[in-house]
Amino acid sequence: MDRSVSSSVEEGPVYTHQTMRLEEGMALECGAHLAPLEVAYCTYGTLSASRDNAILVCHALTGDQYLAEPNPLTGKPGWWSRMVGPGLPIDTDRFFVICPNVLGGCMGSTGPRSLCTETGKAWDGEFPPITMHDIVASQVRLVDYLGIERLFAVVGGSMGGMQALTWVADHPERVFAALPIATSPFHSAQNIAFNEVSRQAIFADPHWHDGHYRDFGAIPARGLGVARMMAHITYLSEEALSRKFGRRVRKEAATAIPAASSPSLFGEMFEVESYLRHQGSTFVRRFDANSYLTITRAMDYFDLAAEHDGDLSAPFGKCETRFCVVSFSSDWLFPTSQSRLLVRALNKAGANVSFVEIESDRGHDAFLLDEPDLDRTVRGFLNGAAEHAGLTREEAL
Ligand SMILES: CC(=O)SCCNC(=O)CCNC(=O)[C@H](O)C(C)(C)COP(=O)(O)OP(=O)(O)OC[C@H]1O[C@@H](n2cnc3c(N)ncnc32)[C@H](O)[C@@H]1OP(=O)(O)O
Ligand SMILES: N[C@@H](CCO)C(=O)O
Repeated sequence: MDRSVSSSVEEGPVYTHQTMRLEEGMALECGAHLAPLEVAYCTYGTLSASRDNAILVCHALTGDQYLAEPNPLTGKPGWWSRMVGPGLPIDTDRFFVICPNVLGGCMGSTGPRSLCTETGKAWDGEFPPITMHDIVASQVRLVDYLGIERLFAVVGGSMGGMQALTWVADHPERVFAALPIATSPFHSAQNIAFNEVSRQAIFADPHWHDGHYRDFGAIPARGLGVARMMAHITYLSEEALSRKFGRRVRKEAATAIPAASSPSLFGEMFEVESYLRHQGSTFVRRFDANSYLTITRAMDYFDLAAEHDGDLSAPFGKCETRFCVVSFSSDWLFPTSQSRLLVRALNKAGANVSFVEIESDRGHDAFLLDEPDLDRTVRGFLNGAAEHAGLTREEAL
């Protein structure tokens, strides 16, 4: 195994993550074998001598390993830098935090842009289908490699929460505490439907080339941008959009209806349109279309109960993991009802579970925003679990 700190300085951003490379690779659920396997990751804090203070933070659909430090690609702060750091709810003075880029991603872990050793070319559109179990299996390799037997906690929002649940389902003895946030034990028909619209937008782009766009020196930017615009609406709420933009129109125009003298229907733009275009175009600069397809499909496949004849409590039957399930009242993508379903199943399984629905009108992406109730919940749960685990502050320092 090779542990390298990437530092590409020829051009573009300088990455500060580390990479685990496993030459023998790993088998996927679909039967394909990926070799080598690379997992790019960042860490924060210090692993205790007894290696018992590690928290794995799993990112969502388009997140990455740059959790609490500036993202070299975008120049923006890490996506949870308000949550993870010294003295913050996930306190790096106390915990050792690991954040890997998911399998199938485009920030350094094995994914469609990686080289397929059989063909000597990048996988691109031929990358095999992966599941949440595969994503977790790649993280298990990383955790093994770091010499950690049991994770103190696995934490994640949205698809990160799906990974947290999969960790407990697949390796109950290796997770002391789990904090699934704004997530669900299955991807709903509505969410699969949204993903499908996103995917069709990509397929409809003339630069798509059946996933081999890089051979043509192109990217399906329009399709990927539209995919993100549509998906981004689902991450917000009507209240959030109204508050941010209302019906405001860009520039001086008082109305969005073009004046008689204006020949164009689209001479002016609502602020919300401008915002979505911005979200679409910035996304295209940081994300790969094949990764988007691969990961959205992995989310669609996710259904823990279906793997157990419809019994959602079954995967948690043997676990001693402590859970804190968190939802947001205005999240219509991963609604509270789905968290309740999970909590009921965990109770049926006899698991130790607490549940918090946080009042917020900011929709699904509330978990990424400044939500003091979320901070209090995360801090309280982790510190309480640390006491039960016998994890002392001194030990972790
Ligand atoms: C979950 C993970 O694991 S990581 C992945 C998470 N990251 C993302 O999803 C990135 C894209 N998502 C977002 O930006 C999300 O809205 C959030 C939740 C992360 C941030 O939310 P907020 O802080 O409320 O930012 P907001 O949604 O207002 O967007 C701000 C951006 O829109 C731009 N913007 C705001 N209004 C307008 C407008 N009328 N026209 C054009 N652009 C606009 C801002 O300039 C800013 O641009 P920048 O991000 O390039 O600096
Ligand atoms: N906006 C976040 C959460 C989506 O679930 C992302 O793009 O990953």
